[in-house]
Amino acid sequence: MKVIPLKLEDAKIIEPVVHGDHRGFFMESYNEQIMKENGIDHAFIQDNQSLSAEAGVIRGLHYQLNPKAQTKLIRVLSGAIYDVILDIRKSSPTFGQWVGVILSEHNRRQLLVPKGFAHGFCTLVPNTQVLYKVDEYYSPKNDRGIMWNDPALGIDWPTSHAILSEKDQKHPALADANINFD
Ligand SMILES: Cc1cn([C@H]2C[C@H](O)[C@@H](COP(=O)(O)OP(=O)(O)O[C@H]3O[C@H](C)C(=O)[C@H](O)[C@H]3O)O2)c(=O)[nH]c1=O
Repeated sequence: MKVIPLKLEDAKIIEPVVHGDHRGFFMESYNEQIMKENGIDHAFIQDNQSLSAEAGVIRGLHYQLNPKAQTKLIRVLSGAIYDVILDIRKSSPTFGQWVGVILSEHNRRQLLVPKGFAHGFCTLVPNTQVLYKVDEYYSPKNDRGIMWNDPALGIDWPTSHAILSEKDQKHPALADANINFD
């Protein structure tokens, strides 16, 4: 497994070992021991899966408030996404900064999203399925969002016509968001 650090501290790209042969491939998509050996030690307790039928679906930017903040380990089963994480840790030197990475069924890359980050993605192709592990249960009362197109962030979403949920059309800008991460 290869771990690639990102400019936002604690966020990482993970590249599992892929065993290809004439039939296709096999990979251990998650191995707790190998993760721990690479300094990634989270007690993931819930697996999530979403399907987006069209390209241009944007889900996010979501986070759960403390004490229900989630670490997320994101991967793409089919299709491709432009995955974005935003640092919302108030004391972080990279507060308000974001990075975008492409995760796809072809690059098989995974993204580790630490607590204190808002997370979202834009699908790049139809019928994209995203799987992710979280280390805290879903908590509707702590579920929050930041507007995907906050002008202060300038996220370069790869779509000219975002397909959004009702909820994702109504989030506040970062400057107005309820954040309780130090
Ligand atoms: C997140 C979640 C949702 N739900 C229910 C709540 C709604 O009835 C339905 C759809 O939820 P939502 O519209 O929040 O789903 P997404 O827009 O895909 O949001 C997710 O995608 C972005 C990119 C994230 O990073 C978040 O983890 C997560 O919020 O599933 C559950 O039952 N359990 C859950 O853990």
